[in-house]
Amino acid sequence: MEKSERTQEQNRVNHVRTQIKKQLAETKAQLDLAHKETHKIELNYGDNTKVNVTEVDDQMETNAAVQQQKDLVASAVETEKILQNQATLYEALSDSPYFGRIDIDEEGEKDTLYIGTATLQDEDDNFLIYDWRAPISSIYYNGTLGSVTYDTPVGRQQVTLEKKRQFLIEHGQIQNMFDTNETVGDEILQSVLGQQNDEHMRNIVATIQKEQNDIIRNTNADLLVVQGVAGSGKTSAILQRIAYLLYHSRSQLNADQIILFSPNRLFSNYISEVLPSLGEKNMRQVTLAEFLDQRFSGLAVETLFDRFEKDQQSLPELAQEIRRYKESPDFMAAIKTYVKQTDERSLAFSSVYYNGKPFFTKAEIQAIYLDLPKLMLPRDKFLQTKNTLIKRLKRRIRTDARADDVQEAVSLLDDYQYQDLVAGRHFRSGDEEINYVARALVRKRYEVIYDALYNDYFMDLYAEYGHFLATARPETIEPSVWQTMVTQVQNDIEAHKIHLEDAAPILYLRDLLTGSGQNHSMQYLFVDEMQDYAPAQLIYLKHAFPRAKLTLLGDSAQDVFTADYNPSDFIHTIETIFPHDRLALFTLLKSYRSTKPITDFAKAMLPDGDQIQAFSRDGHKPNYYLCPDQATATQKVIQLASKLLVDQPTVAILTKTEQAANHLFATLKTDHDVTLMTDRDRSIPHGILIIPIYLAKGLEFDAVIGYDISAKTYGHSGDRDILYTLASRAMHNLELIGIDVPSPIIKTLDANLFHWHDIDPVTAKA
Ligand SMILES: Nc1ncnc2c1ncn2[C@@H]1O[C@H](COP(=O)(O)OP(=O)(O)OP(=O)(O)O)[C@@H](O)[C@H]1O
Repeated sequence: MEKSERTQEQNRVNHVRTQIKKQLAETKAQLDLAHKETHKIELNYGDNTKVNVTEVDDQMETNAAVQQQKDLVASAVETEKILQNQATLYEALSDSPYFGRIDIDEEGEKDTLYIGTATLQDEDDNFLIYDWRAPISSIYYNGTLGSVTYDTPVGRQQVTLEKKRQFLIEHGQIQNMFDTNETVGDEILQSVLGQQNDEHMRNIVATIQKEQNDIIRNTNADLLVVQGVAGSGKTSAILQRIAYLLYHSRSQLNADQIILFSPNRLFSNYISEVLPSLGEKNMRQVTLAEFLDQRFSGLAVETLFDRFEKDQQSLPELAQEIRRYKESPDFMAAIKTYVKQTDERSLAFSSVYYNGKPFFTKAEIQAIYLDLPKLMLPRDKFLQTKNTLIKRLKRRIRTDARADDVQEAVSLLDDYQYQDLVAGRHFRSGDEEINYVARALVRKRYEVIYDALYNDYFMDLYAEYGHFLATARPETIEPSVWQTMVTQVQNDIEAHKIHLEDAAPILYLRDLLTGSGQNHSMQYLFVDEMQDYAPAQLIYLKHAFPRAKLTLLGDSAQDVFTADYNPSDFIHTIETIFPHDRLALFTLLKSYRSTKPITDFAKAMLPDGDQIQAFSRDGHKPNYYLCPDQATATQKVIQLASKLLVDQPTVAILTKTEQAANHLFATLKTDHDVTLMTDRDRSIPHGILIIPIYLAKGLEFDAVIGYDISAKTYGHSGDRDILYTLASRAMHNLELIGIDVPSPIIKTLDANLFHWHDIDPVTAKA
């Protein structure tokens, strides 16, 4: 490219930066003013609350004034926040204003557009930068030179794309620029991918690939499913997709109506900066364990991690069969059928107690329920029963309020307590006021009962589940085996424990019986690492967020948790569990995370790994070190980690289980600076880390050392998925350590893909 052209482009960058700086200065001045305003209102707020509160009229006035002040503060704080975000955005733009340029010809009218992370206009409303999500920007990601189309709110438009230019701009200086005919050329991608890992994931808007762009910009599907190989940008694509959806539905959608199920808390933190870097608020994030915990308050729900650790000890064939069944669509369908049949019988109710005595007896509740028309839907019958109980409670409150002891309690209230009860109310007579206070006192007394009714505690959900289980045995399982399982489930519930395989079915049963548990406001539900979700869990999530459009992403080859006993053909499963949804299925086969030698090594472990394409980034071949014993292996691991740490900020030693991680940590911690990561950790520090592989799901590290890749640990064919997941976490370096007998998975790999080293104890010490 000609030098003068580069100079011209740099001049334009300088011009745009001057504009950005000007607008930044204005925003900062406004921010300063807004901050002063907030401070003033807050001071005022304090003064306004010091009003006489003893007279009822004053009290009401004070409440209104306080509310008004609160609203003023909230609105001032909001204005400040918006300005602050804008300032942050301008600062980022000033560093790197844009990354792309397209020259188009629209029916003879030529135009040059520059594309960046946000829109920027000058005083005359000329667009200096187009947001990457603007309709016209899609040409940059999708189009090759020539005639191209793009979708706009008023229909499809056609233009001629005459030039596409990519920029790498840092600190306001063009580092690199290319003209390209490809979607986004490899050269810029090379340099982005070659960088070192950050504590947080970065946005990829400058280098989105065509196949990723299709996922990001899809707005038609009700159910969007992405099967993508490790490192193919699934997580990146959904985060940019969220930013895209927020931009395009600004008036109908806010970030609180989007929920992402993420694999673990480390991951939640790892991705938390992507949306803010694009000027958007983060969506809600939750792990499956957190979601279940919230819904089973007071009970300990087994996590996927706990279960995996236990499975490593023993998982008999029969237990596998029962689990597969309880996690299947058939089992959820059986619950639906069971609930429909409740017209013939009562539900399992529990008495509601007050001060140790039944306030509503089980028999009374049952009688209300059975009195309702048989053909009524179960959830409506339940709701009616609940309403009747609440009405009876209210009646009882009115009666009790007239009792002498309550009247006496009213007369004993001090001024402060009294005012607290009547705050903001106006009464026509003294009697009315006293009656009100008496009822308020009794209402407080019976709060526990109201809570029990409100939270549906008068239904014995677990007894119901027991009844259901008794009807649900599949023919392939012996009655005695099934009965043992049912008893076990009930004993565990007595001990406040719930097995993961029972969690979604119990919630589903509860919701169908009571009509509760659904969130109708959520508009989008994203599930990352969907291969970790059982069909029953996905069915429950769809039920829990009935209006949400679903985006599911996963990789059947990274089935860490169930590969041993469950064939993971999740695309087929998804088609069967959501037969009525408009499905869009995308497959991503190109892997961007790792160097080519690492991807080639990792994919060789998979039976159909050939289809995986490695992005062409050079690097070292992985190494496999076979150590004669554990002592040598621990010496080797620390020797390697320390060496890698010279060039890489983070080295992750990945073990198969938590137990193995604990053990290795205990051996190394006295003499070395190592960090053990657990499922309670929320962020990833630099240095040498020891992590069980399932906690590293979705994450990436500059260097990975796989520990104990031996026959004993990775001996089954199902372990292939775990080893593949482990290897594909590495960006630049991958080292594997075996102990005694090498894993057969490694032994069968083509020797050209890695270097094999037989270590003797002396070498390791050296
Ligand atoms: N178009 C792209 N431009 C730049 N970097 C990219 C692009 N696509 C993916 N990457 C990078 O590749 C790495 C892997 O991406 P990501 O974590 O989104 O993949 P994934 O499919 O979710 O991986 P996994 O299933 O293995 O967890 C990240 O560092 C990401 O930034």
